[in-house]
Amino acid sequence: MGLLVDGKWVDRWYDTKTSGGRFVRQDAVWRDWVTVDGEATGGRERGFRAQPGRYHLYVSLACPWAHRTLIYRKLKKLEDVISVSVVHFHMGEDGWTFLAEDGATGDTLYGSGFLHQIYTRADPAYSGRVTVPVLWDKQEQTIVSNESSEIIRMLNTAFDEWGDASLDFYPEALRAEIDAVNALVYPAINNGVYRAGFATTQDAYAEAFGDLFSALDQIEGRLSAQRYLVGNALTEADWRLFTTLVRFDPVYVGHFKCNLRRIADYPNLSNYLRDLYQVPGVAETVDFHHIKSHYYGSHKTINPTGVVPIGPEMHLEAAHDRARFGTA
Ligand SMILES: N[C@@H](CCC(=O)N[C@@H](CS)C(=O)NCC(=O)O)C(=O)O
Repeated sequence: MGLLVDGKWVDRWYDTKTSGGRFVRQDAVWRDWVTVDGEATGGRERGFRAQPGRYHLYVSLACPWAHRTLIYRKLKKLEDVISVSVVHFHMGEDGWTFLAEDGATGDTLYGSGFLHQIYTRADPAYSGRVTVPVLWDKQEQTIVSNESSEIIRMLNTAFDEWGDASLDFYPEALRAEIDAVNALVYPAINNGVYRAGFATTQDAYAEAFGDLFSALDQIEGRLSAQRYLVGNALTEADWRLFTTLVRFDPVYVGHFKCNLRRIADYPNLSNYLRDLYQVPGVAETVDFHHIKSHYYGSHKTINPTGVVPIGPEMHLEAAHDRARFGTA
């Protein structure tokens, strides 16, 4: 694990000394947008036009943020439109690598050894973390975005000429409510499990733990009255929560010490998790081998032996009770 400093790779773990033991996630740096007409948007200067075959995703199957983009690529039927490279699940002193074994594809564009070489290809003097997902422009040979929440908004609409335009996970009428749910789920749950797991003081851990389970309790209540997070419409808010929920019992309960309750102990959340998992195409994006091997094997400060637990049984194909609410 490390980062680039002026284009040079430095092996360094997260620094929690200046934040009272708290893990503070850095904002993504590349924040441009692919749009239908190629016009710049979001206050940015550079625009990128949606075109089939032009863009590439660098992902890890272990990573919940990258997983969001794979779900969108699958459900929006963009597999022939946007190509993908999968990094190896082990993130060691070189960061993410392109070791092409065990379900990892290698760098199918340039044959690089390390993901940090993709970052320096875009900017030889880049300083910052080297994260997945990366949305890469093969034409301009640069990174468009390394922020998953924005990449999924692009995949939701910009490529509709070649994908499934009938699916909209961020419809105009529901945006305010989706944003409000995200504002609860992101800090307390998506990032909350990391805040608990990477905390280096008891207080920082307890703070994250409290926020996490209070948010899960709220979501459990919400899901007792409706099928999805925003009424009975399946939206972006659900996919953003899903990638954390599916990792919760196999990884976050043990590895990140998020062990007040398992998702399996929440009647609504556990049925909801199965409901989302069973949406056609989604199960193919979930790889428990990469997920468990990555976390337990890569975070040596948390799990020095790198031994990966064998369980738990997940039963995500089992029947769920969510159809009683119908769909919007
Ligand atoms: N804000 C980013 C976060 C991405 C992220 O942190 N990815 C993790 C993997 S789960 C990563 O690559 N971490 C490497 C590092 O922090 O050095 C997003 O949502 O796209």
